[in-house]
Amino acid sequence: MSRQLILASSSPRRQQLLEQVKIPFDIRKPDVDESIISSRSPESKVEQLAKLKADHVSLLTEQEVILAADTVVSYQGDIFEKPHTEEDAMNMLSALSGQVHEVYTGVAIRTSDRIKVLAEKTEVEFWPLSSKEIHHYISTMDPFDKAGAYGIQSIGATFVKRIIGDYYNVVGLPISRVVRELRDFSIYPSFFQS
Ligand SMILES: Cc1cn([C@H]2C[C@H](O)[C@@H](COP(=O)(O)OP(=O)(O)OP(=O)(O)O)O2)c(=O)[nH]c1=O
Repeated sequence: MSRQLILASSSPRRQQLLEQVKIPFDIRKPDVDESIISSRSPESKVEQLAKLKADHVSLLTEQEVILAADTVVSYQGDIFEKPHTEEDAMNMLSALSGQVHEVYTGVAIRTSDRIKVLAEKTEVEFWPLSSKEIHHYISTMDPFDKAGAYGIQSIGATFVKRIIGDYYNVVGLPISRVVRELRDFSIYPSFFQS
C-alpha cells in the first residue's frame, strides 16, 4: 500500500523543510480557531494545537497521512504566539532581549485509525537588544507571521547568541524527528530504497 503525505499547514517554512529532505506531499490547509486551546503549558498547548489542525483536515482515502504542527515561544511562564500589533512585537522582543527562552513545536501525524502527537523543545539565547534595533526589525514586518516575533532563519538570526537543540524546530518543524516518525507511517524520502 503506497502512502500519501498531506501537509496540513499554510506555513512556507514547513513546506520548504519537507522539500529539503525530499518527502513528497500535498497541501491541505486547516481552518481552525486556535483560541479554543487555552492550555498554559507550552508543551501541551503545541500538542493540542497540532492535533486540532490535523483533525480539521479531511482524510480522503485510507492511504493518506496528515501532518500538522504548531510553534510557540515560551518565556518565564508566558507563551508568545504571532504578534498582532507592533506593540505586541515590541513587548515580546524586549522580554526576550538578553535572555534564554524555549521554542516548542508540536507535531501531529494522523491516519484513519492512528494518531501520533509529540512536542520538541529548543532553547534559544538572545543577545541584549537595543530598542533602536528592535524598532528597525519591526519596521521590516518580518516578525508578524512568526511566533515570538522573530525569524531565526531571517534577520532574527542577528539576535541569537546560541541555541541548544534542533534549529529546524525553531523554524517550525523538527524535521529529522518528523522523518523518523513518518517511517512508522510508511512515508519515506523519495531517494529512500526499501
Ligand atoms: C520562532 C520562530 C517561529 N517561526 C514560525 C514558524 C511557524 O510558521 C510560526 C508560528 O505559527 P504557527 O501557528 O505554528 O504556524 P502557521 O500559522 O505559520 O502555519 P499553520 O498553522 O498553517 O501550519 O512561526 C519562524 O519561522 N521562525 C522562528 O524563528
